[in-house]
Amino acid sequence: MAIYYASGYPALFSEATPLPQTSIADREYFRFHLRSVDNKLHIGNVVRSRISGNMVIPVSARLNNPDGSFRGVVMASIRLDYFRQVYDYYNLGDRDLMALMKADAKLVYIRPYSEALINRNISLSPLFTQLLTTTTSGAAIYRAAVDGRPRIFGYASLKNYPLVVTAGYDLQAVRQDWIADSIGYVLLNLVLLALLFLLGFIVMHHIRLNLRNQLELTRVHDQLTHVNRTLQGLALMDGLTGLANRRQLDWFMPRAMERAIKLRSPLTILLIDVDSFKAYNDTYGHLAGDECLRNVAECLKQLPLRHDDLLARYGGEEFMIVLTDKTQPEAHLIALQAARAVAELRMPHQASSVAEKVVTISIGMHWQPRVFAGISPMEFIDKADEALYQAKRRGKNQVWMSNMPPSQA
Ligand SMILES: Nc1nc2c(ncn2[C@@H]2O[C@H](COP(=O)(O)OP(=O)(O)OP(=O)(O)O)[C@@H](O)[C@H]2O)c(=O)[nH]1
Repeated sequence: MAIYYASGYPALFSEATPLPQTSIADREYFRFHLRSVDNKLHIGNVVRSRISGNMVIPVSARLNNPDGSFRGVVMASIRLDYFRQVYDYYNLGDRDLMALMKADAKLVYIRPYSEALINRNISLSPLFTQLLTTTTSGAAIYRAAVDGRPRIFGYASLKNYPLVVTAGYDLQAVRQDWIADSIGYVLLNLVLLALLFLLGFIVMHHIRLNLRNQLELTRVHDQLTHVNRTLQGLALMDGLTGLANRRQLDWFMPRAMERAIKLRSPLTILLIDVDSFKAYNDTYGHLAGDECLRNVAECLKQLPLRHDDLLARYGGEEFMIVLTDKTQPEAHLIALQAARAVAELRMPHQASSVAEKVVTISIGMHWQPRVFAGISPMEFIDKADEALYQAKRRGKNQVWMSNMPPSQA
């Protein structure tokens, strides 16, 4: 600490004895106090002490005579090394930066230390052109005025002294640190994501497999159902004519009778026999006989039957038609149509007892206006058989009804 006269020569000096005989009249802080009547503390530009040779920050105040005229300066110098010790305490990276500045934008101290930068005016830095014009402290990213590198700065302007402090982390280093820190998490996330994909893939694969198996099962089931139906159909179908066979007829008759009982509707049986068929076989051969039976069957298929009626091959050269819910005339008409249709096929039959010498059929018809419980299918069929016998006996190629009055015979 020292006190200087108005001439710039020391009047009192705290350290050195004898008193140095060097003037400080040329120093910036001395000239400041000479000019300014204000006796507030002044922080001057950093200077190299002429006594110790150290870089120091002069903190000074004006001394006045009683009349207010300039009497001299009292000055305390703070060694710059002091800041170096304080600033070194902080753990900073190579490209990070700390600085102490005067409010007039002159650098007092900077870390990393460079003597060339001390007292450098950085008033063009965004810190002074923008930030400190609106706030006294904060954080911002900007390029440092001393080296142009972008940094994340924290800054504050001191309340009681015309000083500003800043600390800036190098943006690139911050990013690199962030990336280095994050890369572990990113890798972990990627591994988790891959695991998730793998699990998803396995689950999807199993779902697909299940679906395929189910589709295959459904397909096999459909095929089996189809085969089953075909087998059922074959079991219930006559192989020569494609008509319902005797088994189907046996299954159908009781149900047709039950239905007739329930609905109180009539039931009709037409028992059909190809005339002189033994003679046909004998004349034209058994194969031709088969063909003849197929033709008769095709012809009978053309009759106007309903879906709840049944046309079946009863056995050998005999066929049967079960008609449900028909009046006697309706049933009789169908029987007559059948006989006429077969005769009109005009299949030659030289050995026939019928005058036209063509294949004909005889039909025994039994019409039951009401079916009662307790009547068996065979009783119905027997009645139709008796009527057929009558048709044969009376010359064949005709229809005979079981209850036909003898007068019509
Ligand atoms: N080709 C062939 N003949 C059959 C078949 N089933 C039965 N027959 C023959 O049909 C003939 C039936 O003759 P019969 O019962 O004597 O009666 P029919 O000669 O028709 O004489 P009527 O009934 O009195 O007209 C027999 O010779 C059987 O061999 C068959 O599937 N195919």
